[in-house]
Amino acid sequence: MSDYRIRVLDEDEKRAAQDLFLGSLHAAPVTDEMWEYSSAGYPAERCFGAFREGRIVGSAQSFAATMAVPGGAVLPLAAVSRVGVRADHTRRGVMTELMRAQLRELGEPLASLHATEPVIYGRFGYGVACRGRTVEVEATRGRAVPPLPGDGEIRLLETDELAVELPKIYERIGLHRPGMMSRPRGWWRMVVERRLAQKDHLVAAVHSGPDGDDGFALYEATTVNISPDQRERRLDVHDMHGASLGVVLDLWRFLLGADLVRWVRAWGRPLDEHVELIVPNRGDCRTIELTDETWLRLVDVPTALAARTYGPARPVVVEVHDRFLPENSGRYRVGPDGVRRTDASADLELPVDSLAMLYLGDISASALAATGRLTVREASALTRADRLFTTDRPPNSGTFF
Ligand SMILES: CC(=O)SCCNC(=O)CCNC(=O)[C@H](O)C(C)(C)COP(=O)(O)OP(=O)(O)OC[C@H]1O[C@@H](n2cnc3c(N)ncnc32)[C@H](O)[C@@H]1OP(=O)(O)O
Repeated sequence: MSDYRIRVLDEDEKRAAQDLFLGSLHAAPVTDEMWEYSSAGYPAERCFGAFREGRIVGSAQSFAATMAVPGGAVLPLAAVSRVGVRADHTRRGVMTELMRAQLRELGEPLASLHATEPVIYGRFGYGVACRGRTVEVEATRGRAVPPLPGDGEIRLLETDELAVELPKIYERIGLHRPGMMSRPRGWWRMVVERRLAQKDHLVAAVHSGPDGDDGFALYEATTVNISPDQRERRLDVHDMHGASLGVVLDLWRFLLGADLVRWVRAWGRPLDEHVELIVPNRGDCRTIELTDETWLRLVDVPTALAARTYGPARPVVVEVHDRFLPENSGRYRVGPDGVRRTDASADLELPVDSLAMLYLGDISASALAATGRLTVREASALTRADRLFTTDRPPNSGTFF
């Protein structure tokens, strides 16, 4: 690794870094047209490059966002992506040094990413903190769909309204679930405006309740060949959020009632979004896949632990081990009255990647113990930890980056 220099990129080096990342994914370099959109999201001062003999051979980028944690607080977040090392420079520690620079220098207490492969990020202290399910539902096509239960109404946006209205509605909905994150302007440009520029036929349905717009579904029709002479239409839902579960289920009802559609499919849906309970036959709803959604890194463990709330139980002393950022290592007394460092003996011990799995409420302390990811020093502490770390709703990010 000694031949490599890690530093922040200059603005005019960003495109080479993007091409390098795309190349690491075996994809073609970015076109001029797409660069106009994909350059927007990742500011140069947050992009790290690894250089050898003056040439970029690796990069790791991020944008600044915020994430909701249990109890409703919102913490600064580094949304990490575009991690890639040129194929002729892999496995000699380049990514490790990029990760180190990124986690040390950015300053946010949380970092999050979507992983191409699950084996990569645990060593840097990331753990899977949100999961989602891919759901496919047979459309009801004229069969009785229970009507919208509330006062809600649904309208379709004009295409030229999408990039303006959806960010406003997303902001209005707010970060009401652990794991939800803010979306800077650049995110909308990279994701929605870019697709519109590609002439993808995106359609947005907006739900309005008594207080105004409170949810949306962004979707696209696709044709599925089910045999050489039979084709069916499916609606693919790319993005769907609502101020409440009821609003999202109303959006599902709307999509399922669409004419000329055989299925509706959505990715990364929260685990408590029980679509099977609103269709006439629950067998029409299939979970195709349960996926790891976002990986989380508690970069500043004391700040992160102190920011969330805890359920009613006597405190536990948790010893955290963090090899990559050793200043986080130590014992923390965690209770409903807050969190502080302590010299008391540990009830439970776990590595920082396991803490990330526990933190937003996706996995219980008992499950971590049963799978060997948490060591129990004081048996009665495990039930207390389950109560302390439990959350009302399963975490979900709902934002791909
Ligand atoms: C958030 C995102 O952007 S996800 C996208 C990630 N990027 C990709 O998948 C693109 C293709 N892959 C790559 O560009 C590179 O292989 C990277 C970025 C995954 C890894 O870069 P490298 O510089 O090779 O990683 P580095 O040498 O620092 O490896 C550190 C450790 O991780 C291990 N490792 C790295 N990548 C992998 C992998 N894909 N599978 C298994 N182990 C891996 C290494 O073996 C090494 O292990 P060790 O510490 O026990 O020796």
